[in-house]
Amino acid sequence: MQPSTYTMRFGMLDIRDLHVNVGEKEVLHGINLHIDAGETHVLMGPNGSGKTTLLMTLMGFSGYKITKGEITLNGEDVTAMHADERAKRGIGMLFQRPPTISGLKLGKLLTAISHDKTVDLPALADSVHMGGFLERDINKGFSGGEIKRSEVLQLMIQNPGFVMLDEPESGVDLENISLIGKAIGDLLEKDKRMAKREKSGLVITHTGFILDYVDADKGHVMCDGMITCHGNPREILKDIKQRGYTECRECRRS
Ligand SMILES: Nc1ncnc2c1ncn2[C@@H]1O[C@H](COP(=O)(O)OP(=O)(O)OP(=O)(O)O)[C@@H](O)[C@H]1O
Repeated sequence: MQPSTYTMRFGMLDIRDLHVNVGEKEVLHGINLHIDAGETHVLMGPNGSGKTTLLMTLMGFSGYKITKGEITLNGEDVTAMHADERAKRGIGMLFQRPPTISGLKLGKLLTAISHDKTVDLPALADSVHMGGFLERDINKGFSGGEIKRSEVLQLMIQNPGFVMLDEPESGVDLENISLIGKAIGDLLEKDKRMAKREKSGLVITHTGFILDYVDADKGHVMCDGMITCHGNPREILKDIKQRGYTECRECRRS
């Protein structure tokens, strides 16, 4: 790895007319999205609308075939890049359903992915109540909330410039939502003024709990593989709570 790849930590993302197939089926039908450096956007939408597909495609996983369109990060075209190349350029992701990895200890993985070898791993793990999990196989027997805390811990170690979070609050109790929410706010440098921030992010949420910790700049609604609505995230969430997603399909706030 070239050291220069680690200097590209700010995350300006541009998605243009992105079409994606999963297997033979086209799931995303022409997504356009611009996330400026320092911004955090949230993505809402009904089950099965394509939100996770978008994040998995942005991460560069095989199985998500881009048939049209392009993705640029900090002005660089990453459309054809593999996941590891994108990770080197600062894209990181918290998964909705990460796999169990038998035989690989959480602590070993964290050491392997850490850029900063001086980091106090046990202390960092303790900060998200994962100190007792470093010698356990990744996600093996972890509860839903423990899996999310483990995922957040992995992101804290990776310290990506563009942070993607797929339903970070799902399955997490109220006390731990606060813990995870604060850690995610730190990851996205929410304590800094926009102009000083080098992090940006895209967060999928159904409940909007995460909005209390991540001062999101914009919200989008995805329906049937298309982004149908943009606007203030809290206003969109309020509308969805009152009226469901039916009107989102017609809505053109932007
Ligand atoms: N590997 C796959 N094989 C077949 N279909 C798939 C595959 N992955 C996703 N799909 C389909 O693509 C569509 C979009 O799925 P996706 O997981 O992106 O939705 P989502 O908006 O994230 O849903 P949820 O809110 O329930 O998490 C769904 O109809 C899903 O069944």
